Amino acid sequence: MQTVELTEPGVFEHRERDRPDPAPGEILVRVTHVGICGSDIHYYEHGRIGDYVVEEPLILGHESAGEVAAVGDGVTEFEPGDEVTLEPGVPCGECARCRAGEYNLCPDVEFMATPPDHGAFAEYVAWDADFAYGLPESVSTRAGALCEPLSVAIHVARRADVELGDSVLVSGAGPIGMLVGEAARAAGAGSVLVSDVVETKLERAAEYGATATVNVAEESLTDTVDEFTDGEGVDVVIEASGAAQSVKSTVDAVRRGGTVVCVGLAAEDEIPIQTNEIVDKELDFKGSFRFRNTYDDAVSLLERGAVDVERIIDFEMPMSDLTAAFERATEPDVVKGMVRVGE
Ligand SMILES: NC(=O)c1ccc[n+]([C@@H]2O[C@H](COP(=O)([O-])OP(=O)(O)OC[C@H]3O[C@@H](n4cnc5c(N)ncnc54)[C@H](O)[C@@H]3O)[C@@H](O)[C@H]2O)c1
Ligand SMILES: C[C@@H](O)[C@H](N)C(=O)O
Repeated sequence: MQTVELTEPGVFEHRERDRPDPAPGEILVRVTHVGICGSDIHYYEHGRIGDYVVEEPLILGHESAGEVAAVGDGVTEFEPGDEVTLEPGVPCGECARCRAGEYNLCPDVEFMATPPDHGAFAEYVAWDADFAYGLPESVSTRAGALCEPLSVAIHVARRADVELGDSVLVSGAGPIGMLVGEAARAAGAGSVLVSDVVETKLERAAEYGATATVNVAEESLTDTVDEFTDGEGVDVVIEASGAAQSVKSTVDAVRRGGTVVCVGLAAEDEIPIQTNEIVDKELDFKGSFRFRNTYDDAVSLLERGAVDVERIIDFEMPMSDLTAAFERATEPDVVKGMVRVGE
């Protein structure tokens, strides 16, 4: 089968590998669509993310969907021809965090496209059937692939305990921020204010349903939030940019007794923050890491039309042009690039 592998920063090589056989409990999936994630771009540009270093050729891509081509022994819930989306992390199932149900925090998780684990820019992937989810006819594999970033957003909305009528500030209008806005609205948020530093991203966020937007490179976030909430502060802040200035400003933007959830990953290891304000305002200040138990809900949101992931996709290109697709995905206006695998 054809694969595309990152051999060094900025270099993809098209290679032939043996098609995998599904082991007992696995399905073999003919991959049709893979979204390009910011972490794929980071590995492509830098060959590493923190301690995860690409030392051997690595197949990137973890936002994937396709068609079941074969099933391994013991798999009864799928049959060839079924369309599925793949949850990219398979946890150990045995550690304390897995036993507690927090499997997204498993230290031994095998996560697609995270060295040394390969991802989905390949014609076929053999994957644990327990981490595959059937797509109904009304949900395409192109949309189904984006159950992954939608899952990140659903988990954030849950961590934030978004309640009916809440005012929510989402910092960052990349794919994660866009989908967080959608997940917050689906959870009942009354208003969603979106901040960014790129005007075209804010225009996209407004088209996508943001109640209001603020360009924090040009306007004061505090003034905008005050105006938006009559000086109270928002109920929930979701930090989805990873920008240090944005992380710091969360504490000012949220109301007393409100909730801040950071999903963005900063370039810095440490960011000074007003800890006394966190205490004085009695904030719930949390992180959100990947997702757990979100895929069924992601598929359901797409099936019901409660979330439209198509609107964040800027382009679709074939896997045979993966370098061009990655170069295009780095353009500042682009929110999400999609790769078509196979015919
Ligand atoms: N915690 C997790 O599980 C998880 C999962 C996926 C992504 N992430 C992280 O979430 C963040 C968002 O992911 P993405 O793919 O949408 O990234 P992205 O880079 O596409 O989007 C970030 C957006 O933030 C904007 N931005 C920059 N400075 C800003 C500022 N000061 N205020 C407001 N917005 C600002 C950028 O213009 C951009 O539109 C990244 O840091 C990513 O690493 C975390
Ligand atoms: C969760 C996933 O989208 C993220 N890029 C990660 O590797 O953790």
